Amino acid sequence: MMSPDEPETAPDDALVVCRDAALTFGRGANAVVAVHGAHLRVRAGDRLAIVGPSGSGKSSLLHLLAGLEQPTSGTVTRPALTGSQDIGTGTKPDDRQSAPESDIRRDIGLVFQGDSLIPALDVVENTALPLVLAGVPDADARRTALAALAQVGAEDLAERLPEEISGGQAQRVAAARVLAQAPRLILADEPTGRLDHTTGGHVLDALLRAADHTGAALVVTTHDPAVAARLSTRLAMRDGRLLTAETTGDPQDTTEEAS
Ligand SMILES: Nc1ncnc2c1ncn2[C@@H]1O[C@H](COP(=O)(O)OP(=O)(O)OP(=O)(O)O)[C@@H](O)[C@H]1O
Repeated sequence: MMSPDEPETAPDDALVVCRDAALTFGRGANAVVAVHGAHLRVRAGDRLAIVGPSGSGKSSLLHLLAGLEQPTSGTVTRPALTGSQDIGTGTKPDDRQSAPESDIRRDIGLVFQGDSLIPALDVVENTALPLVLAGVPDADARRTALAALAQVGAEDLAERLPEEISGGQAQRVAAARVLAQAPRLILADEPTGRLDHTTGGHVLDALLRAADHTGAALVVTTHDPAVAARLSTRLAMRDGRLLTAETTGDPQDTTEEAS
């Protein structure tokens, strides 16, 4: 396990590294520390579940990993992703830097809670969107999207609008979108949260397949132990604190030692 302060002699192969990364919302008496100094290292091939009760900070940590939030203190870096840079070394919110733009858009696939599909686009257009935004020609993006929808058993939904499909089908489409995108890092926030056991299992299957297919890392937040059990490494979160990893299968070096 490498200390964050150790000099690195070889190029860092980690996709995301959190070093003492904290996230506080609000100020003064209203401040809520959603994440306390988290140390975490995610590498290609990792299968990581972040498990904890509601309000423990799982989504906030995932937002830090995604670059959707910048750390209030500490750093989040992406050494092995395209266009990586230190994106958060500020000590107060005003010092936060803006997230990197399109360079990492293709490298990180997001599956978030709630309605993540764009209402005006049909299912295949939604599925193809990350590819189109990354500059892939429309016809190629559509072909890839249709193949991804077929992999999650949703090809018959291709021409429907999001309002014409169920919540479970929408989560399957969100998984297909990640399959099509083939990112190097997949971040999924409660991807099975609103689904029955069977449909949730299908969505998780699709995410695991997407990650296996490309060798991507997969990080899933969940409060469901059955979902967590399908990932090889489990990290518990309690009151904003990331606790030690529990690992099955091959040992993985996931948590960084505190400095
Ligand atoms: N935008 C925000 N503004 C203020 N406080 C927030 C904000 N987002 C989250 N919080 C607070 O930060 C803490 C952690 O929230 P977070 O959503 O990360 O937890 P969670 O474990 O993902 O919960 P859930 O399982 O219910 O989604 C909570 O106390 C929450 O109220």
